[in-house]
Amino acid sequence: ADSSEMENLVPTPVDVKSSKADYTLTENTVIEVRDGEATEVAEYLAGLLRPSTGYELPIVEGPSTGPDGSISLRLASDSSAIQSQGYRLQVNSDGVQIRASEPAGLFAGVQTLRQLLPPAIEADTEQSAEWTVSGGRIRDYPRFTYRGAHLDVARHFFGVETVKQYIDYLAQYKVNHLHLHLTDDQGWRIEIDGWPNLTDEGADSEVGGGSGGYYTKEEYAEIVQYAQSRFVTVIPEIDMPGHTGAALESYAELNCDGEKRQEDTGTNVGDTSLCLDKEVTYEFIEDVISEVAEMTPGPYLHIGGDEAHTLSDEDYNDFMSCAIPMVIEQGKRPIGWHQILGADPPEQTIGQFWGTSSDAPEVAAAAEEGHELIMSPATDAYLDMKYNEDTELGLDWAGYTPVPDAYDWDPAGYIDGVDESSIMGPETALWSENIRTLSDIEFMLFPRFPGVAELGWSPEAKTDDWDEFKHRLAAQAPRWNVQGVNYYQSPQVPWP
Ligand SMILES: CC1=[NH+][C@H]2[C@@H](O1)O[C@H](CO)[C@@H](O)[C@@H]2O
Repeated sequence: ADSSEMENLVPTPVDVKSSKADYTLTENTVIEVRDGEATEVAEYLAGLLRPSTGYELPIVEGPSTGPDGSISLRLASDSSAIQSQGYRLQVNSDGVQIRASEPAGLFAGVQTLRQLLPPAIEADTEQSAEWTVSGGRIRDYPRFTYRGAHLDVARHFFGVETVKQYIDYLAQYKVNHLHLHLTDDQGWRIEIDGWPNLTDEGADSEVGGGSGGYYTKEEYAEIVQYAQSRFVTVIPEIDMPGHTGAALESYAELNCDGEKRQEDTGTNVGDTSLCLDKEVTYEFIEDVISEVAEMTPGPYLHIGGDEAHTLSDEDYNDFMSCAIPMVIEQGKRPIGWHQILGADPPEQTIGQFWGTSSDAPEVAAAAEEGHELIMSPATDAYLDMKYNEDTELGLDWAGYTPVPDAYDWDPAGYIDGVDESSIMGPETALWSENIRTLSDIEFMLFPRFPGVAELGWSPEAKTDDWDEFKHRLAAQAPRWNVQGVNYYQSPQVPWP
């Protein structure tokens, strides 16, 4: 195979040594596991390779490498040798070996193996190709343990199948957290038993007046399970006290004037808030937080906190001093958009930075006090920003984000005075004011998303050169073509 496959990986690994010892899969190739734990990843790998190769690729308990070699997945016994979420991958003429200290590392190695095979591997029907894996060895592990991608399912609702495809794109580029923005002015998208009107009334529309929708608890569980099988942690966001129009439309008592709010199919922000003077408001958020926590196995719960413009800082801070302890009581770590840090919350509260300037002294001060940050600067990581003035889809309040800009930043260096130790990692955001379909999602995500995924995974020293990266990014296109991804063919990328 063209050894450039080893040189073209996205995210680029810590250490790559290509060689001429390629391995070619045949119908006799087996997938070999030694530990029960590796079987789940083996099944996933088989699911990737069987359709396009047409090979049986049986999963066998090793040690057994059939006559034509094997793809061997193994959890290293001396797990200390391989960093968390990391892996070692070796390709030689008798097969492929992937080693890791935990299943998540094997899964990351499988995503790399995927890119060492010809693009036709992505087809879901049998292709006649030579299934040759580039020879060499790779040592790899992530710079940040947290790599996230946000999806706004409130402005426009996206069903379970679309969310699963979104999760598959995250996995393909080693992103391991999915932040679902479940509630806003235009829709409430998650069933809450104690407050049924939230979805009976608050879910039946969306921006532009479409039919909206919501996830039943079973559907949410299906999303969580699917994400877990791709080593992706789901982070639900219930935005409060602002961006609560759908709740205010569903329950009159949540409004200070006792009147239900009108259904909102527009895109204004900042003009709604729960009624902080009413006891029922705190009963409401407590019920919601506990039900959402109960259906979320991951360690985080996001309570938004952005753009509560109708409230004074003091009222906002008082609200947060009630809401945040409720999240902690449920055994979850609270996350909020970075304004939440102004409420001087408990130290374990995480701020998600969505600013547009490196000059953010209050965020830097909060980091100094021990708060961790998720980095989503709107100038670089907001993939709802248009590429340029000709882009139909998306918004432009933070300016345009052409492909190079989504790559040309550093999650640890963005905010002046913040140390890398305070940064959990980058997270892309995709707000859906005018993003309606999976095809729209793909157009905004690709080709910018893989670049941010690389910033989260690869060593800093290997992610500071757009002129080097753009060639590796371009080399991903043949895979996207086979996958049918509707990507923006930016003139700034040297497509093959
Ligand atoms: C955290 C945050 N609050 C606002 C802001 O980001 O911009 C988004 C559009 O880019 C918008 O949808 C969202 O409601």
